[in-house]
Formats: sequence, C-alpha cells, structure tokens
Amino acid sequence: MYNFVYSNLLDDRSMKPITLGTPLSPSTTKVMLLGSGELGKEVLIALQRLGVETIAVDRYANAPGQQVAHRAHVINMADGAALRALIEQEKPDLIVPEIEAIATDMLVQIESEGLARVIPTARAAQLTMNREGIRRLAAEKLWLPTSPYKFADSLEELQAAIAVIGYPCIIKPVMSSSGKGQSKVDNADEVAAAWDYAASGSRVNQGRVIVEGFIDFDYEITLLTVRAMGADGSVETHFCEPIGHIQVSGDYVESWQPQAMAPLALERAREIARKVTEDLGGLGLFGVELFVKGNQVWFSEVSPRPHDTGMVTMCSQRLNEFELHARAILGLPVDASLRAPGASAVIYGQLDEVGIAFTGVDEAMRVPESEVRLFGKPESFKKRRMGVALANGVDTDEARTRAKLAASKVVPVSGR
Ligand SMILES: Nc1ncnc2c1ncn2[C@@H]1O[C@H](COP(=O)(O)OP(=O)(O)OP(=O)(O)O)[C@@H](O)[C@H]1O
Ligand SMILES: NCC(=O)N[C@@H]1O[C@H](COP(=O)([O-])[O-])[C@@H](O)[C@H]1O
Ligand SMILES: [Mg+2]
Repeated sequence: MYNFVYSNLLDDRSMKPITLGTPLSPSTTKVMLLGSGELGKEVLIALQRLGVETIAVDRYANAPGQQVAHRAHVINMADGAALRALIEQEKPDLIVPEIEAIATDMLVQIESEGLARVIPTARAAQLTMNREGIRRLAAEKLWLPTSPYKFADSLEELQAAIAVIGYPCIIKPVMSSSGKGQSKVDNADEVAAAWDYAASGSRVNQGRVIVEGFIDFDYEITLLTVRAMGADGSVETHFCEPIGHIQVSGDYVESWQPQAMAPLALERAREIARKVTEDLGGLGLFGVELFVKGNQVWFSEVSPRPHDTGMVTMCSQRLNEFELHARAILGLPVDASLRAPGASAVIYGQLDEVGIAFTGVDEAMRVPESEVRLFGKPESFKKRRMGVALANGVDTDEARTRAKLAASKVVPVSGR
C-alpha cells in the first residue's frame, strides 16, 4: 500500500526569488539536475544562459546534459546514500529531478533538513514516480475524472482486477515511463503475456501493476502548466496552449501545438491541471496529460518537469518549456504565449550501436521552417530517441507534415 504525504513542507508564502550570482565564485547559484537526458540538456542550456552553475547527474557517462553542464557526475540515483553524499558534496541551491527513478524518499529527507530545495517539491517527485501515488491523489483526493483502475501484485490479482475493469484495458508497471512494460489487452488470452511484459519493463522489479480501463478518446493532450512567482511574491498559474500528440506503444512519436479544443473541454482541462499542480505545489513547469472526447476530459498523469511532447515548444513558443521551467524555479516571471503553430517528430536510433553518425541532416534542414536537434546520446538503440525534428507552418497540419518529412530525412548510420 502506498503511503501518501499529504502536505508540502514549503508553502506558497515561503518562496522567494533566488539571487543570481557568478558561476564558480562565492556568489554562485547552483542547480543540480537529477537525470540529464534530452530534456535536462535543454533545461541546463536555459540555466547556463542565466549564469547559473550547473551540475548534471545521470546513470551513465556523457549523457546529453552532461555535455553542456559545468560538472557531471555518474551515480545510481535510486541509491539514497549515494545521492545524499553527492548533494552534500556539491551543496546545490536547487535540485531538479529530470527522471522519475530517483530515491525520492531521500529527497523528502533532504528537503526537510533544509539542505536544498527540491523542484517543484520532494513530495511531487515522490508521488509521481509511482503511478499509484499520483493516481490515488488525483482520483481519491482531488476527485478528478480518470480511467477506472485497480492495482495488482500477481497474475491472479491481475485477472481478478480485469474481471472488474473489463476489456479492453491497459496494463502498466506502477514504476515505468515512456511506455516501458505497457500493453493493451483485448481478451483473457493476452493477460499472462501482459503480466510478464510489465515485470520486464518495470524500473524497480517489484511486480506491481496498474490496470486501467481503456479510454476511447478523440485526442490526447499535454497541458503545460507553469507555477511561477508573481510580482507580489504569490504563486501564479500559467497555461501554455494545449499540445496534441500521437503515442505508439506508450511512447511519443509526434506532437504539435496548438491542439484545437472545444471551449468547454479546454476549460475543464485547465481546471484539472490547476487542481493537480496546486496540490503538488512548488515552482516550475508541469506536463499534465489528459484524454479528450467531445467535452469530456480525463486526467491521465502528470510530470512535475518538462515533458517530451513539449519539445515542440522549442519552435512554437516565445519561451520554450525548458526556459519556462528555468525561469519559474528561480522565481522569475514567465510568458507562456505561443509564437507560431509548430510540430515535432522523433528521430529514433534505428541501430544498436555506440557512437552512430547521422546522414541527411542537410536535406532535413532544407524542409522549409524546420530545425533538427540531435541529443548526442553516446549509445543508440533501435527505439531510443536520439533526436527530434521541429517545424513551423501556417497551421499545425503544415507544421506536422514538415516535421515528419524533416525527421524522415535524418538517417542514422554506423559510425565505425
Ligand atoms: N487508460 C488509457 N486509455 C487509453 N489510452 C491510454 C491509457 N493509458 C495510457 N494510454 C496511452 O498510452 C500512452 C502512455 O501512457 P502513460 O502516459 O501512462 O505511460 P508512460 O509510460 O508514463 O509514458 P510517458 O513517460 O512517456 O508519459 C498515453 O499517452 C496514451 O496514448
Ligand atoms: N517520457 C520521459 C522522457 O522522455 N524522458 C527523457 O528521456 C531521457 C531518458 O532517455 P533514454 O531512455 O534514451 O536514456 C530522460 O533523461 C529525459 O530527458
Ligand atoms: Mg505519459
């Protein structure tokens, strides 16, 4: 059974803007990223531009963000003692979780001891690393509409849960992300395989799964929601334009902004996002994932950090989601406005190899109003996200066509 922490240690009144200093000097402002993949890399770049001293931590060397930070460390972030030792050594002002698989109980302890502020709050990191924590909070405390759900610890419990939830349903490890270990099940014959697959995809092999009733949505969105400090020191909520996206096997392949929505659906989406982010508290940007059918809106989950589908904002917003996160966590004002309709399309590794190369980048960039971002991940896997193509257009249809075309031009090849 998952234990809730019901309150945040920091309340909205205790937040003050952070003074920006000079990196590597006594006045420095230090931010430590826990996780330094493609999303962290952009947060680190945004922080670097503000003269923040940055420390990039990940489970492997030369992670994308480590290539742009002042310092890099390789540790097992799920190891509380190792995490604490590094935090005591580096003494960051802010700790910014970039992935979910972190020893969040240690972050709660570190925050309570006043060693550093955790973004947005240690409790938010703890609740969202486990689907059970965030789902029970959303459905059972905040009464937000969600898919029907149950949890199971064995194949027998899973079968009993599905007897209540019904088919089709989705089975996911309680601790996983980017669709790892997730499957849709249409009938009883598929349940055992889904159970085995969930066990293999779980980050922490604890064999607990959530089974969710399948929502037959018209479209799904990420509503980027920013909690930033207002001029009077209070926390204000800002909403970006909704981001539409397509997921394949639980992993995002394409996103665009703005996603057109009926006024009532948008109002409901914002209400849900406001409620969940207010409860999680703190300062920063959140990716609130929602399913929409007509005017009906369901809460799915929330990342208390920039979202992969939000990479589109690198071409579509005045300040992208990483700049918004960097500003918000430092107590600076934000502007969540759209600049132009845009789209993103994922570039996969397509090869299992270390040190790959990319051909066709020139052709991709000949697509009008397009850009290519290569993350610099040291090792490629067939389905590892290695880069993204971005494009603008007169509308999202044109932007999507261009982004997909640009992504298709980039061909990973052996680097040997
Ligand atoms: N109950 C559901 N009904 C219909 N589709 C669903 C449901 N749950 C998940 N999906 C589909 O699978 C996708 C991934 O699900 P979810 O966000 O829970 O996984 P994840 O592993 O946390 O992914 P990420 O870390 O990329 O956000 C959703 O965006 C949606 O397309
Ligand atoms: N949906 C979560 C997400 O997109 N997270 C992003 O992917 C990286 C891990 O990539 P990897 O698995 O290729 O190392 C994370 O560090 C983060 O930037
Ligand atoms: Mg998701």
